[in-house]
Amino acid sequence: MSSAVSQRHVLLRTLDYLRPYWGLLVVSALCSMVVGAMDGAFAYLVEPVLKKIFAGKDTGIFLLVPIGIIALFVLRGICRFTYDTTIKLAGQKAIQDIRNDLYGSTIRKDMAFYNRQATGELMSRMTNDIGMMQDGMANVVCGLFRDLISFLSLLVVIFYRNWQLAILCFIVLPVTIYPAQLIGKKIKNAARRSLDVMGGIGSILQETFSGIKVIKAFGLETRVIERFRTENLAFLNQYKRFIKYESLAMPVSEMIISLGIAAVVYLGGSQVLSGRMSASELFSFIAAMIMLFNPVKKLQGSWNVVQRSSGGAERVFQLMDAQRLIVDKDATVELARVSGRVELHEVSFSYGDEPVLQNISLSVEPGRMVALVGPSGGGKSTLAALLMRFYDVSSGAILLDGHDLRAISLESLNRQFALVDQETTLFNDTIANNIRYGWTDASDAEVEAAARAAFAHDFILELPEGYATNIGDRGVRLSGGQRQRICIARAILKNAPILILDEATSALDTESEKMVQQALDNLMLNRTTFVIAHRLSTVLHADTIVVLEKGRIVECGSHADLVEGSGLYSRLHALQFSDQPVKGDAASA
Ligand SMILES: Nc1ncnc2c1ncn2[C@@H]1O[C@H](COP(=O)(O)OP(=O)(O)OP(=O)(O)O)[C@@H](O)[C@H]1O
Repeated sequence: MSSAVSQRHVLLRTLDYLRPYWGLLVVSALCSMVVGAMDGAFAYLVEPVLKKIFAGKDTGIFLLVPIGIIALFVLRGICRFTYDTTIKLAGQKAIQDIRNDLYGSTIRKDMAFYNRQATGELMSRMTNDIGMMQDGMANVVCGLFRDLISFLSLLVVIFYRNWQLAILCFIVLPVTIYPAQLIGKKIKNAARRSLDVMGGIGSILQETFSGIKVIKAFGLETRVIERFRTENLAFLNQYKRFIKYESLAMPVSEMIISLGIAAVVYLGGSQVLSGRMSASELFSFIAAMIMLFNPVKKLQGSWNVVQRSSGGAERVFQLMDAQRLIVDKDATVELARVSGRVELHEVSFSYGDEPVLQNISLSVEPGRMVALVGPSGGGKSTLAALLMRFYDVSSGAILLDGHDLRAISLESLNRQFALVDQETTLFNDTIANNIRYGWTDASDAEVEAAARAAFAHDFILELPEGYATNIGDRGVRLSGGQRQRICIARAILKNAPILILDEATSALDTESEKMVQQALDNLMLNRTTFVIAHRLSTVLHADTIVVLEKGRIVECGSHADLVEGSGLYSRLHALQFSDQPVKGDAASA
């Protein structure tokens, strides 16, 4: 797509968001017509007023003029107020819709997308880029109607007064357009680049605020401040270009316009001196012409703002349109609750070029517990991610109750899984609502029952407002074990037939681990469960233990079978259950 086409496409797409608010636009357009037409009326009236008062000595009109001026300005004021409020409201509503669409489409993107995008960059697009679009929407849509109408009405006046001089003005106008276009393009590029840098600043903010503990623990404050300063300076440098081009636009067009004014004053003056035009006509012409350049300048200014905001709009729509690889396209199966039979047939997968899983075949009966163990980087979490269809397999197939995952609608697939991992993601909301994230319609009694089963009820009651206590940003007021039990309650409430526990107890001390393990035992009842664990003690009673190494299943069986053998599992077991110091990769299993 050429840049002109893409620019037009971005503009039309932005304006399309205004369509639902056409009622407000019509009111605003009508009022702006009145305001714009009045500019022409004022310029036109200069001539008769001057002639009647000064040449004709008409005292009646002398008294009427001030009253007329006040009346016209009151009318103009009312129209302008209505025009401004309605158009700004329409623009704001459209921006709100764009923001909703952007958030909606971003949150639905698949995990592969989130692997590529820094969180801070995404946040920056939601705020800064849309903010820039908002400027454009307010400025352009607001100014466009009024300035166009004002321009047209003044045009009529200058042509009516003296068409030869009017043509002269028109020779000057196109001359101003070329530099305006050139500067507009520079502004757009500078805006895009400064938004890119702002995205980088967003990333730093997100990383450093969410990793503040590590920064403090390692005393990295000076280093991150330095990194922030560097990025912030890069932003300033980009922004300087932007300031330069934007500030250049007006003086350049004014200088060119002054040529037109000088020519008109010279030629018009000589026509007055030679008696071919009256002085009042020339005044009326000059008034209209000076007033005419005002909307022209404003339209040019609006053009620059369009350029700037289309830099933001391009990035916003680019994000909105980013392709999802995981889609419902071929989904024909709408699953009710599955029994929980999971089969993997020759599954291979890679994130990029390197294979991460190779030829994995596995069959799990409903209600069974499968442990995934093995050295770090062996592919355990990746396998769990494939089960939930965070990614599609590169080859082979995963079946759930006999259905290929790719044939199942994403929503119904999602209902079959509950995930508890070590991240214990909690939201800035009440305890009850955090548990309800698993099932938003749950009653208070159901929330409490889930909390009891997760061994969370007692500590929740000790909190200042019980279930209504707001746990604060990222659950900082709760211990690791307490947070984990809330996540387990959430999973219990979701009541999904398949459960994935990814290192759910690894971050806990022995005391909390015991409690959380009891909660997990409740959660695992009658569900097919996949447990990823480094500590083998937590998976001894699994029905099947799958040992993954370098993306392949190297062993598979019960603890009793595997521990007797001489394979990787028995070596890992010996390492973990002996007093020997733990070394190397295998030790992390
Ligand atoms: N999002 C990703 N993008 C690219 N490569 C990835 C991604 N996630 C994991 N990998 C790579 O895939 C391989 C398997 O990683 P995975 O996290 O599945 O292993 P794991 O067995 O769960 O490891 P650990 O026990 O350390 O959690 C590793 O080499 C890892 O670097």
